Amino acid sequence: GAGPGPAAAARPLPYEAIPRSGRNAWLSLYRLFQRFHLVMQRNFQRLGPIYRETIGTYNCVNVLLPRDAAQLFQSEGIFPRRMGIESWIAHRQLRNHKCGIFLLNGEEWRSDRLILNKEVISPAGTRKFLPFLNAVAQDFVTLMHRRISKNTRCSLTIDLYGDLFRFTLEGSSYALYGERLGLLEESPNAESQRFISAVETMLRTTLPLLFIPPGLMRWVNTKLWRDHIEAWDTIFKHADKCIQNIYQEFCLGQPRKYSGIMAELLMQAELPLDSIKANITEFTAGGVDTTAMPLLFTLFELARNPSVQTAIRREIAEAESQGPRELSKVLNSMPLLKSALKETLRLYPVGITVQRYPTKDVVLQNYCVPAGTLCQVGLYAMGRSPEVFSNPERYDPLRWLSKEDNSFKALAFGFGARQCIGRRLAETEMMLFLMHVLRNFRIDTVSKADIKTVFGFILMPEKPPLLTFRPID
Ligand code: HEC
Ligand SMILES: C[C@@H](NS(C)(=O)=O)c1cncc(N2C(=O)c3ccc(Cl)cc3C2(C)C)c1
Repeated sequence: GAGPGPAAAARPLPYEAIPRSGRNAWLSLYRLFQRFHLVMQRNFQRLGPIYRETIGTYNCVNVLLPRDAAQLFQSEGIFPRRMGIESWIAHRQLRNHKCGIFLLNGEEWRSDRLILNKEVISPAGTRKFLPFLNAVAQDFVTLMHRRISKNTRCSLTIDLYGDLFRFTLEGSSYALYGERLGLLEESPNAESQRFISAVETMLRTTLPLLFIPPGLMRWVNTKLWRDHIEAWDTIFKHADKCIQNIYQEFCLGQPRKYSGIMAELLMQAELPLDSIKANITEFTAGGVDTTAMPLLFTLFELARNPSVQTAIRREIAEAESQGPRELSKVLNSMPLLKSALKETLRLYPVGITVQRYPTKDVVLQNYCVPAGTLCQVGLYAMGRSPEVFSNPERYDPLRWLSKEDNSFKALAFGFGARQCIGRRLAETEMMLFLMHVLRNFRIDTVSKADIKTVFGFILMPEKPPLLTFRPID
């Protein structure tokens, strides 16, 4: 008769069989501070492409291979969900503010998100705010020239940290409110400077509060909680002032031409004012550090990879030589520059994981993961895994332009309907900044050694690198 039947398909193993990181719940909590991305990377090296852990009160499954990320996203349902941030929600309740889409879930999230998509992430919306970001990028170059002309040597070596925050806040505020804050002038105004440090304080105090239940947090460390709330109040006060300015003008008569995302949302009147305020506040605060960090890392990598820097400068010159065209076309004709940003986000992913709660049981690495289990894709570990990227330590933008299958490898902005809504704003802002800066300056760095990174709710350098700008005549 016929030989033995087909080998029984390997039945998925039970959840309990998933290798377990030996850290006890509270020790893993402690490790969360600052080294979270490195702890995950080492766990994957020790335990393999899937492992589970208990962080504080959460059970969580971690994966790093693209095909497991794809499998996870396939089961996210129409209301994808991430872990909430209790301390942020606690602040909104304390001050009776509505939540923006980052903190909403289910139907509430979806209805706000679909309305916001049209102005914030759609190609049509992007084309409208693109010229605003271009003006700010050009002003940054003017600021650098002015600084260089002030000193005798024909170059400038500085820590760009503060300037990059001012650039991204100036850019996102102009796109959001249609107003210039004047942060790239000689004396940036103090109120905006206070807002920038409030965002930094809020992000820094978010990390320790991430897993302490809100009820406990008020007592466990009042200074931490008070600083957190104070920073939030400063953020909301700043955003409210900007919104009031627009709202007054708007009531006096509808502006004839495009004047930013906020004005468009007011005009459409599809979102109630308090929802517009909640989301615009999230975008204002969420548009500063998230975009400034990848710019700093890109400049550093281009400084220590001069041949890549030269190739990109040639591509920019080539794109410009095709005569005056619509800016979006110019940006689309610089694939190497766009790949450099992907390469930066591979090595330095601002959000170091993407989280989902699968709505149905999912099989990951042949293990059965029950619906509702918190799952994370370790972006930092994936970006540096030799199983996913050849020579992962090499900064090589060309890897993204090869015929290789890169699907589910560029996840720095997340995935699907719940991906980063600021993606186009951030990508456009960074592309325009780098186009203008690289066309005007050669970038060099004092030390070529790797930058150590710390996780402070966003991934950032332990010490900002010193960069040298030399004008190109
Ligand atoms: C103008 C605002 C803004 C900017 C700029 C921004 N983000 Fe976001 N991002 C958001 C918001 C809002 C969400 C939550 C979206 C949601 O839940 O619908 C988000 C979510 C994300 C997520 C989670 C996506 C998912 O699938 O769960 C990632 C990852 C992310 N952002 C990465 C980035 C990176 C990388 C940058 C810059 C290089 C960036 N963001 C810049 C506003 C922004
Ligand atoms: C770093 C990464 N973390 S993530 C979303 O991947 O887990 C991230 C990506 N895009 C945006 C953010 N935001 C901020 O920084 C921020 C600050 C203040 C407020 Cl009110 C809202 C935000 C958001 C969530 C928009 C954060």
